[in-house]
Amino acid sequence: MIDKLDHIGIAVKDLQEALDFYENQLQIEATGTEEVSEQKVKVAFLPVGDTKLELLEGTTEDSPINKFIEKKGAGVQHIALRVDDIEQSLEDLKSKGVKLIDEKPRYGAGGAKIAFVHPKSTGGTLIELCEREE
Ligand SMILES: C[C@@H](C(=O)O)C(=O)SCCNC(=O)CCNC(=O)[C@H](O)C(C)(C)COP(=O)(O)OP(=O)(O)OC[C@H]1O[C@@H](n2cnc3c(N)ncnc32)[C@H](O)[C@@H]1OP(=O)(O)O
Ligand SMILES: [Co+2]
Repeated sequence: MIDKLDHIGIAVKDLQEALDFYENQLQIEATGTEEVSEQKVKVAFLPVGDTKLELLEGTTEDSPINKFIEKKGAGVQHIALRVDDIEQSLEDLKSKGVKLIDEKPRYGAGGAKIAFVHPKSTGGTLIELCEREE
């Protein structure tokens, strides 16, 4: 069901400022930025080996990213696990009584299909399931 760690989602206050650190100081190159309006975020992906960092800036006050930063401060907000059939994964988890935030896949950056599992069901980590062709 789980293929790999697709990305680590990092909540930042200012995407440009964060990119300055990751690109210029750490020297990891971003592949581009995208606004995902349904999630109220602007994101940049930075490939690292076989996975990626996803820097996320909230685009509205009620964005999950800004709410997270308010409560917990900037930093790792979610991990994303790659699955090969997201509908089947969601059905499987639901049948096991796992609390899903999204019962149906939504649009994710780069055209992925994504859905979130509630941190209350995972022991405290927000988990994104993610299906993409690559
Ligand atoms: C673009 C896309 C992509 O990759 O393609 C993305 O990644 S978009 C990434 C941004 N989008 C998302 O995150 C969408 C999914 N997230 C959500 O629906 C929300 O953020 C929730 C996870 C449901 C949290 O909602 P809300 O902020 O209203 O929280 P709440 O006050 O009800 O909090 C419920 C409990 O969860 C905890 N909690 C909240 N956010 C958390 C997080 N990121 N990781 C771990 N725990 C978290 C709170 O501290 C609280 O715990 P206590 O009760 O113990 O105090
Ligand atoms: Co993500």
